[in-house]
Amino acid sequence: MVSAPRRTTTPRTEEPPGALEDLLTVREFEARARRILDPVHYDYIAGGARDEVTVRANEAGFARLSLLPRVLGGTAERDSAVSILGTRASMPVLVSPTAFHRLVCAEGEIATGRAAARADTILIASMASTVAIREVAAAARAAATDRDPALWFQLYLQPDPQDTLALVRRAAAAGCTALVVTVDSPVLGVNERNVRNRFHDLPPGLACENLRNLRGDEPDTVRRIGMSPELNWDDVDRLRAHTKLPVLLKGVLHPEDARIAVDRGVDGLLLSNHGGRQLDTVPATIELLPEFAAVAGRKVPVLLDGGVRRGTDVVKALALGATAVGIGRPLVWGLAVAGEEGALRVLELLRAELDHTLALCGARGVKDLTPDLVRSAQAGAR
Ligand SMILES: Cc1cc2nc3c(=O)[nH]c(=O)nc-3n(C[C@H](O)[C@H](O)[C@H](O)COP(=O)(O)O)c2cc1C
Ligand SMILES: CC(C)CC(=O)C(=O)O
Repeated sequence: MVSAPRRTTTPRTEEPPGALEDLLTVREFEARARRILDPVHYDYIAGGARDEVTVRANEAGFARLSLLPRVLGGTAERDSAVSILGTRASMPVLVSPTAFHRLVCAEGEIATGRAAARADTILIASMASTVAIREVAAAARAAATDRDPALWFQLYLQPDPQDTLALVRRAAAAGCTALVVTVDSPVLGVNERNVRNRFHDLPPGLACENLRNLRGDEPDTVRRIGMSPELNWDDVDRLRAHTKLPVLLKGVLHPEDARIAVDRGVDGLLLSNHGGRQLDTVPATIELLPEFAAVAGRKVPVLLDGGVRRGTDVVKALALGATAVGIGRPLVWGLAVAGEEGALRVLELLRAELDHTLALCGARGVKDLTPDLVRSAQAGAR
């Protein structure tokens, strides 16, 4: 996914999407997307590393936890808004960075930017977007007429630090208010579905637009995304010294690394196993959350992604110490089914489920969610 464009499969003809209101759950969106998408692209999105043990573990990890509600302490109005490092979101469900949205819908990240802005939540735009960040930001601004859209930028530190700084300048100029540095990819994970499907490159016409003419001193070129196995903590320090934006790390899994990150002054952590797409057989993120929250949670915001498919998942993660959760694949399924409206519908389904779960838990808002509301059920229960 990081080399020059080469021909790939042709998209399937879209089947009539049917009324969006008929799709009641994230899983129904996935099923619909699977029918619509080119199977090669579906596999790229749905798949994970190697045996996909961690892909399955993420969802199963939530299912193994039970909720233990409180009664008779509720209220008719529930407050789900959160503020993270100075960025406000109307709900604690953010859009995690996912690459290549134009693979699944013509407008690509323009649609994503508008949907996140209309849902009034944070979009963490991927460095590997098929639309440049300034255009995503402009679309989000136009959609969020009464406020600044909440836009963060995800990046992989590039082998040449000058490339990284050029990306940071682009993100800051576009109005991004935080940087999310993905640190779980010293090398790319291997999705064996992609290998079998010979899906190695973007189709002609699509490119990582944030890497176009990055240094401004070359003829029209799109750089390749570089993964850097030699990166270390000093590289993160150097990035922080070059920007006033808060820096979060995405993909720290070991609690000791979380402690180091906090000690070195990182502003926040996104507990993520990349949706099971990097090292296979790492634990579900929800399993790691209590330990993570104990190490870092009182000092910096801890976000979590991986396997969030229901409002109950959001409540479990917040009760166990997350400030917010991110969704990866669900947003892409929404885009695939119906572009901006589909992505918005996925976000609004999760908002409604979250609010309903808060009510059933007797919580007046996300601030009422505490670890005593979550119990470990029998392993394997669903
Ligand atoms: C199709 C796809 C592309 C992704 N691209 C990126 C990316 O460009 N940068 C990144 O840090 N993470 C990327 N991720 C990982 C997501 O940010 C997120 O960690 C993961 O999808 C969360 O799990 P979920 O899909 O179960 O919600 C990608 C995930 C998917 C499914
Ligand atoms: C390597 C990126 C281009 C995309 C990514 O992170 C992913 O597909 O999981």
